[in-house]
Amino acid sequence: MLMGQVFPHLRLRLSKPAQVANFLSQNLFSVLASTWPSPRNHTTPPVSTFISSPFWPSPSRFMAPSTLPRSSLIPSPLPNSVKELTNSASLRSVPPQYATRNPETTIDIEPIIQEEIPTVDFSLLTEGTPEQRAQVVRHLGKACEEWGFFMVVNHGIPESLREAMLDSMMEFFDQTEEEKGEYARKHVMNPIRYGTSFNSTVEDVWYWRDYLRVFVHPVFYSPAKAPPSFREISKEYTTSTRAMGMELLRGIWESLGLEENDMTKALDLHSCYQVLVGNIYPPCPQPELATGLPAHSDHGLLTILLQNGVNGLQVKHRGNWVRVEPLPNSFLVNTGDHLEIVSNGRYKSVLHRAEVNSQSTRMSIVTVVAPSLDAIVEPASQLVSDEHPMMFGGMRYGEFLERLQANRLKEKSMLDLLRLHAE
Ligand SMILES: O=C(O)CCC(=O)C(=O)O
Ligand SMILES: [Fe+2]
Repeated sequence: MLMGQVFPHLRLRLSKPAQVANFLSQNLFSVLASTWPSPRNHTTPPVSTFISSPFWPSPSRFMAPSTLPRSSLIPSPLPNSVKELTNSASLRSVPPQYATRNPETTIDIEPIIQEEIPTVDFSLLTEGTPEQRAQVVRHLGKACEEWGFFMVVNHGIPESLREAMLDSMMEFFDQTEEEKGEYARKHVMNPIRYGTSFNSTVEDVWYWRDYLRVFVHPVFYSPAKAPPSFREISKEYTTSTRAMGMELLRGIWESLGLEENDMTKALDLHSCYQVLVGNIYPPCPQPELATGLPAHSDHGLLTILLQNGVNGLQVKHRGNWVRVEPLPNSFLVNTGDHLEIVSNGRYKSVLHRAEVNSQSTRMSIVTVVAPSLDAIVEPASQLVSDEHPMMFGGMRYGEFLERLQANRLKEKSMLDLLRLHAE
């Protein structure tokens, strides 16, 4: 391919081959991003054309050592993470590999609005009078039914523990790529996994997000390559958030008219699966071109989220995207696919997404409380009737999780596979 065809404007300013090579080696990210529209723009060559270009290594070549001869026209391999990419000096544009959006073609047709999100006073669930508890249970049920999303206040988890968890997670990400690489490119069900995007091995274009995923229950794991306090802090943090999640579930079962003992047994909640996920979204030079995480639902029963004071989460509510601005000291909680299954579609898992910004690194710490990996989950029989037919087929939770993680993240695609009737 001729240089002038790919970079027509270069002909005007750079004439000598050596100048062109030098310019490209220094500015390749900016040139590709600004000259080549996003791979999602169907008026441009498809992704396969991009990644077979001699100017840009394919993701699979990036995952394995490159066998191509190096020249000054071939950029060094793509970074292992967004953090590594943004640490490199003078990144002024989003490389095509991370350009998930083209603002000219992807006009957001769904408005983004500000709306008050329900708040649940946790202390009234555990220490309130029977009347107060009954009222909170009703409110919790309404929040699950109408929003699938709420803020929990007065939860009793010390601010110092939340801060320590955020600091420890940031220290994990601050390690070298070699240290973190110990957990990279692992099978999706590996108990400790580090990476970029959601599933970079199957995605053509990547999300502006790095993550660490650690299984913490029923068996507790912790990365050995981490700050020394990570183990102790994550153990305490996940134990307290699991207890909070279980108490919320107790209230949710009550709001659905289900017996706690039946649910604990059906979902084998003593061996519940819990995962701790750290997400970082470094500052992005062109936030309008990148996505932190696309619209998706979470797989478990409940997701409990803490962030580092930088906003970016949006939830879908009645067809609009709502920007989430959590109250100080609160936890954000959302309903997952398995609550939708168990409740036979009454409490739907909520769609949410993460946006990025150009100013500061955003970090979120997510913990998901879910059925046991071996539980076969189906709608609670008490919620199935002639009027409310069975909405979902059953599946072993571990299988659902593995299939979800092995594919691309897209709205509620995994749950939709189990749906027996259109909504
Ligand atoms: O970072 C966020 O706010 C959202 C993270 C998220 O949705 C997830 O990890 O599933
Ligand atoms: Fe999520």
